Amino acid sequence: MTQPTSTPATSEWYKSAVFYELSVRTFADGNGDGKGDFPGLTGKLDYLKSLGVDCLWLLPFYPSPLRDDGYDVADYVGIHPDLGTIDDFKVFLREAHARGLKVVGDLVTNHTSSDHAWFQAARRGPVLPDGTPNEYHDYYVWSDTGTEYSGARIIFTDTETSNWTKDEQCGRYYWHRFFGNQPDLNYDNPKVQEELLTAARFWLDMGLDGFRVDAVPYLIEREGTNCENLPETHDILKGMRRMVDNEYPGRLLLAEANQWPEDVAEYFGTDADPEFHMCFNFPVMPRLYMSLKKEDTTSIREIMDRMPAIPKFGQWATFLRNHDELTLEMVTDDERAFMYAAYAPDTRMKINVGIRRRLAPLLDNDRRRIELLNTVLLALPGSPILYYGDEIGMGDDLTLADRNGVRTPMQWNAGMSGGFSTTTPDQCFFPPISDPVYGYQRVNVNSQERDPSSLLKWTARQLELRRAHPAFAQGDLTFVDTGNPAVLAFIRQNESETLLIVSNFAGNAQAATLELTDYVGRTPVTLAGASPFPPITEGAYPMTLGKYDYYWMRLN
Ligand SMILES: OC[C@H]1O[C@H](O[C@H]2O[C@H](CO)[C@@H](O)[C@H](O)[C@H]2O)[C@H](O)[C@@H](O)[C@@H]1O
Ligand SMILES: [Ca+2]
Repeated sequence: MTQPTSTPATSEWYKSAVFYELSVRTFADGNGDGKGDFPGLTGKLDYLKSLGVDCLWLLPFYPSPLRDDGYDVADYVGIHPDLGTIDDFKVFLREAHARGLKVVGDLVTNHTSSDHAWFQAARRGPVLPDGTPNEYHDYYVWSDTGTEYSGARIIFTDTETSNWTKDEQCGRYYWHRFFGNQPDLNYDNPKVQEELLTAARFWLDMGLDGFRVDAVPYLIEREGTNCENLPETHDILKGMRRMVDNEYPGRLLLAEANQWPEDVAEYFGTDADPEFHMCFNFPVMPRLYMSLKKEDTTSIREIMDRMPAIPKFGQWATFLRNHDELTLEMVTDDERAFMYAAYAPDTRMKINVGIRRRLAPLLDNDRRRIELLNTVLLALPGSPILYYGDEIGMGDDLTLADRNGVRTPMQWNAGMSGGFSTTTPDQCFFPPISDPVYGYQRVNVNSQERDPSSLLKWTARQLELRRAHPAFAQGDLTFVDTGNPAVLAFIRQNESETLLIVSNFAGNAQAATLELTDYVGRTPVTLAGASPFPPITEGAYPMTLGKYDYYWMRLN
């Protein structure tokens, strides 16, 4: 699976990159203490390179009490001691760069852990015992009544009943959009804005290639609004982009804004006044799964048609799964009910507004469906983000709390603890999965590297094909009528090639008639295998597809 050096040496490298999301804590344990670490991850860089990904997105690796798997940051400018040292991080980054891999971190802007020194200082109240003002109090959002901003929804609906919690030491209420132990920072305070820029500079100075910026819609609160996507929030984020462009050109900012198309597109800003280089396409993700169960792809086309145009520098980030629940915030109530019925038959699978399962179990471990959704992911506009372990079809563990069931150790081989650690499974940070279907004894990198027909090898081949055809990364998108809602077809076209992607979302064979009159005289040729199909003539172009079948073709 040897690949050429991947990312182009341009400031817009992210437009053609394939991303790989991983947690250092659960990827590879270098010192046998049961916790993944930077030395362990460094030892796996050749694997990631050979898979054919271009950029690693690391989940938060900072000091943290881990009440939200590291999204509760206790210190923005350190490494969690379990994961190694700053020097270990520098070695990792150097080795990643030596292999042509970019690395982005996770900047948790909206809140800190309640353990953070700023919050511990803030709790002392607005005025210190000696009568001087406490500048840290104003780092957070406080109230004497806890009644303000009632228009803001609760995000962690399973655990939180209010966005306010009373701090007994301070005697006042503090604002939090997520867990009660994650007080929101006060972005109306310019010092807070500057502190986060200082934290970002710390890592960018070390050579980090950018950040996925967490939970960006919630930075500012205003009475009478839902406290999401406010203009003042955009102003702050544009300031962050200006800092990056001025001081670290070529580094990436990727927005996690789980919002409807019109609202998420605002996070790109404009060519004249840019905000984020990339934004996650949250709306399309659940519709890929929905289309599969409904055997009807109408919703994919509708939502893609609804995505606003984005600035020239912009690129969407597409994904099938990540470290959170499969979020169902960006669907209608009816669609959400359908998704729960279709994909969460066991109530333990539901969490907050979503489903806490991995890709393979969601798709009944059906290789055809796993391939189908991956091919659509790789072919839709945007840079795809793979979630660690999904390339080998890892399962999940519903007995673990919160979203931890989809964060179990990477399964490297059939040996002790799946090769994640030299220690026993019970000593690992989370126990490796060991059930008969998804357990490491059966599902692991080592066995799949030896099997030419494995999901891992298939994924590497698809990434190679995608890389060989730049229209996937940057071509225009045009949907093609197929006369059959189960069959999705679209064209990706740039100045040098025209690609035709056809996918059957139904569990049995389907016939389709493609409207390809703009391409009369051209011959579709499969990208894998170079098999020519009949030339396109006037009139409908007939095609038949087996169940969950797909074609990636070039129009010659
Ligand atoms: O830091 C708090 C959380 O921030 C991200 O949350 C996102 O995930 C939520 C679902 O788990 C989603 O509903 C919300 O819209 C997002 O902002 C982060 O990815 C989480 O892991 C984290 O707990
Ligand atoms: Ca370790």
